[in-house]
Amino acid sequence: MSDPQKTFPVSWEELHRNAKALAWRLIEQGPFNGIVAVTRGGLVPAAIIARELDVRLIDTVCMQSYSDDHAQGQIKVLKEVPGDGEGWLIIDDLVDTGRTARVVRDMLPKAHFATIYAKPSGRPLVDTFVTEVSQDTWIYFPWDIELQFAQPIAKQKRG
Ligand SMILES: O=P(O)(O)OC[C@H]1O[C@H](OP(=O)(O)OP(=O)(O)O)[C@H](O)[C@@H]1O
Ligand SMILES: O=c1[nH]c(=O)c2nc[nH]c2[nH]1
Ligand SMILES: [Mg+2]
Repeated sequence: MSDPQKTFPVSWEELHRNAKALAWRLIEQGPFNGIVAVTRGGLVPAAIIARELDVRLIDTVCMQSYSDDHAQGQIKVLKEVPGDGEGWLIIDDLVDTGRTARVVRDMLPKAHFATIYAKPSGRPLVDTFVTEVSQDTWIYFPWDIELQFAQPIAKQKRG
């Protein structure tokens, strides 16, 4: 992505609440044999959803695409899951362009794909999600941020 215009920082509490909201939607779609977490972003949401849906069987597909500067490089698949995904639930934190979701869906075409957040380009690839944010927004997850001093708005405006 070129530099995102807006930021959307998410706290641990907010993430927990949204992951539980996703679990409420998913309980209607199950039961699932197990959960496939898309690393690394899907790991924490998958843990919360596994607890809520009482799922004990967890696997991972291990993917890498974005560097630290919000740029997406080539998607690398570091670990796959065998089979067609029938009866399985795939969890990722978000869909942005949808490129990661496309790779995972092609790998496990019969699985149910769910994320907490969705941006418009990726939204058609997700079966269930909770919150949509605009394409020019960068979501900051709680594991990527820390509490720190913020300039008063008036000072920020003065530059
Ligand atoms: O829809 P896309 O444009 O493909 O972007 C979404 C993917 O990007 C992020 O993962 P990333 O590859 O950055 O790795 P991470 O999960 O380890 O943070 C995020 O967790 C999604 O998996
Ligand atoms: O932390 C993240 N926030 C995002 O908005 C995003 N889009 C792709 N990959 C992402 N990672
Ligand atoms: Mg990811």
